[in-house]
Amino acid sequence: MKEKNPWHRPVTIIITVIGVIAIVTLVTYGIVLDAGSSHTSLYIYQWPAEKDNNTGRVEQKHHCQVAGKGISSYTATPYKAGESLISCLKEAKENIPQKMHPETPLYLGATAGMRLLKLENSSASDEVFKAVEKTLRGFPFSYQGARLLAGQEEGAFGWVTVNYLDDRLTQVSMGGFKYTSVHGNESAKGALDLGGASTQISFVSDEYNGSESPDNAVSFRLYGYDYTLYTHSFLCYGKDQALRLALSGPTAIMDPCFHKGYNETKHYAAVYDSPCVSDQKPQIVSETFIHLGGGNFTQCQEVIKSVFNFTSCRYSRCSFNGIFQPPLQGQFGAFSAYFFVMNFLNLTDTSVPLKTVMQKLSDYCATPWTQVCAYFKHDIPLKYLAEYCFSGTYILTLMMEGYNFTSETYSSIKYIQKIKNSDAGWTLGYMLNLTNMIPAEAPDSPPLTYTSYVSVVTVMAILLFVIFILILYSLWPKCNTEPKII
Ligand SMILES: Nc1ccn([C@@H]2O[C@H](COP(=O)(O)OP(=O)(O)OP(=O)(O)O)[C@@H](O)[C@H]2O)c(=O)n1
Repeated sequence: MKEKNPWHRPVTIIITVIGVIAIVTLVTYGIVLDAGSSHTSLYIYQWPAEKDNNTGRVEQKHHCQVAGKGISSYTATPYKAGESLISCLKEAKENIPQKMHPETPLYLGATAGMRLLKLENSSASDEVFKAVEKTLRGFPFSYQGARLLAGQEEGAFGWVTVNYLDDRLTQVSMGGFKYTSVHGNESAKGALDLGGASTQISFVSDEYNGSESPDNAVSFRLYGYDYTLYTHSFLCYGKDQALRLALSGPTAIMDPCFHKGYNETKHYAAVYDSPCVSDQKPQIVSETFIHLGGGNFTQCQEVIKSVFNFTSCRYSRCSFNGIFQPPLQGQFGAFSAYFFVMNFLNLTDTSVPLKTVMQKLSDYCATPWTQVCAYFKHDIPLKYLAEYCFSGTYILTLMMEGYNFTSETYSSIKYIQKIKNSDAGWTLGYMLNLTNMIPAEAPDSPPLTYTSYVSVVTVMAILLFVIFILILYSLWPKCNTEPKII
């Protein structure tokens, strides 16, 4: 029998362990919780840790959806807001190597649900934040704070995420020359974000330098290029709050935005217990009303138009509610509820003429509720299902009437959920900013993706292994030489 080389096993084990440790320890992680109005999501990001200048490519490693509603719904029992996060944080512990936990930054950003709660009841919002903070501090990560994001930040970081993932920001210098074919205003993509309680529009325009309506300007210097971004967040114009606005009008009972045959008894509180509509609460004796569907797209459009105010504008041009907006420019990525809704309606293809899109939506709205239920009720929660006619109509009305897209410019919008496996949303841009991952000046080399980084480290480990074996091999005959008997 051939004798096994006694060196093989220990050498292989040592090399493997060194290789694995090298790969694992040279990856950095970050966690961001998006505490939205309708729900909370946890995202884990990872990037190569080897670079001195922090230019490694950040990628989404894991996503966990917190069960239940958003943290702003726990005002009666704030501790439950904290408890709701535990299972996703446990998942995060499992998805990040234990030795990296203490140096993994953990952020929580709350958006429009908490903005509304703060307006309504500031001490209740403080209690929710305290409970959430207590839970987050109980985990072994590097807790960096739980805070309320301003609408402008939400818009701007969503824009950063989309452009970063799309490689639209990088300007790589090669041998002293700047490779500038893709950067700056010409290539930047606008971001349209539709949440439950607010909606954001962010883009760069050659006609906007921040002098008109400076509140809408956010300036960045990224990879050696200056951007002045136009951004606005409309509180109460996320799709759940917009539905309340639409329902609070005189058409509350026979609602053209719900399918014919839809018939639900609802509490007035479900419409009016929000600062977006509380001043419109009617003087009624009854606690409930019957919500009846009419299934009429054209009438639904009219109801939705009535939630926008187009009458006053003190600037050179406005979107709605007297808010300045420069002329639209370039491509746009529309994400969050824009994608959920249009994807359900099978209307994400914006190369289809707008007229056809509207006709299809009109046909869907006219479909009787019994038929919609029979077809989808096993796959889609009934609450979502009931609202897609409204939501689709709201999206098109917001874009066309509110933001001034036209049937020609509609095709510049792309409905997106993910870009290169990372979700579109504000969280990645937020973390990139707080960890200084986007340098102000252009790096000398292009950012390395996590996958290519692991490949480089693996190839280097294999090379080292081969060199090590060659050295051993060259020494081998000497060790094996039989003592010569003279
Ligand atoms: N399959 C799905 C999933 C979600 N939604 C809707 O999409 C919205 C949630 O979008 P999201 O960006 O997650 O909003 P939040 O972060 O909760 O809200 P906000 O940013 O306004 O705080 C909600 O209205 C929800 O009803 C949907 O219509 N279909």
